[in-house]
Amino acid sequence: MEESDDGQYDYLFDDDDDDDYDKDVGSDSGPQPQADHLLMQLTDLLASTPHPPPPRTTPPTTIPGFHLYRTHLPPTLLASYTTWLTARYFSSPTSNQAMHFGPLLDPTTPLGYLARLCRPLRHNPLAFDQAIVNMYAAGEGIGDHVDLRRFMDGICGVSFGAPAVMRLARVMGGGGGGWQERYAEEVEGEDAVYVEVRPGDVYVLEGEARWKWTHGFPRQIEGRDNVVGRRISVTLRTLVPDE
Ligand SMILES: O=C(O)CCC(=O)C(=O)O
Ligand SMILES: [Fe+2]
Repeated sequence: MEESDDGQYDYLFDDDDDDDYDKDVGSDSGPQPQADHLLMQLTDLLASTPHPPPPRTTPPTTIPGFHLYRTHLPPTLLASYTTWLTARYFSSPTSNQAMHFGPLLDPTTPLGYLARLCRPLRHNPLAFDQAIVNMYAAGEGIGDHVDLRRFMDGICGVSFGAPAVMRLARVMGGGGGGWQERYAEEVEGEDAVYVEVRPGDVYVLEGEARWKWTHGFPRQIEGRDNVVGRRISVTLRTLVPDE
């Protein structure tokens, strides 16, 4: 582990128990000098950008507990975030996933700002203390899954870069608790809901949407690549405390 630029622990994790992801996880290359410079630029921008008030209404969806907030990240921050995330986490061609552990309480840091933005959007009142940063190259995706039980209810995802279609599908045959495993059973298309997620959008998974529906970004939809350029997501979660 290494001390990260915002005083928390960041590291890239290996893929031993994560082979359900359909992308490789690279090794840590450490913070980059260019990333430090970009961080200063982004931090200045964050300081001069007021926090948007939480939206009063959420777009209607058919899935209880799934909410999508369009352009919830101020559009003026998008480019700087995308550049900084790329330089900070994905400077090595082998890395496409990074994890952060530690309370995200400081809104003057990039991840803390996102946490501040997302916190009012979920019912869980606790602070986010885990973030995963995923990078998808064109043609990549992430298979249908339900996030691990070690993450509490109320998961928020912020998107950068290329837009992509998220697929949510009701977990079938959940009787034995299998629906809580990372790989939920595949379900047939007619039960799936497809939602386009664009840069700056925030989605929230809680309640039924978090536990009883899978989510993923298919590699292809109707024979065409779903992600057509680089997409980066920051997923914010709260760990269940150790017993
Ligand atoms: O890229 C995304 O928005 C989804 C990431 C995700 O589902 C995960 O890391 O568990
Ligand atoms: Fe997930």
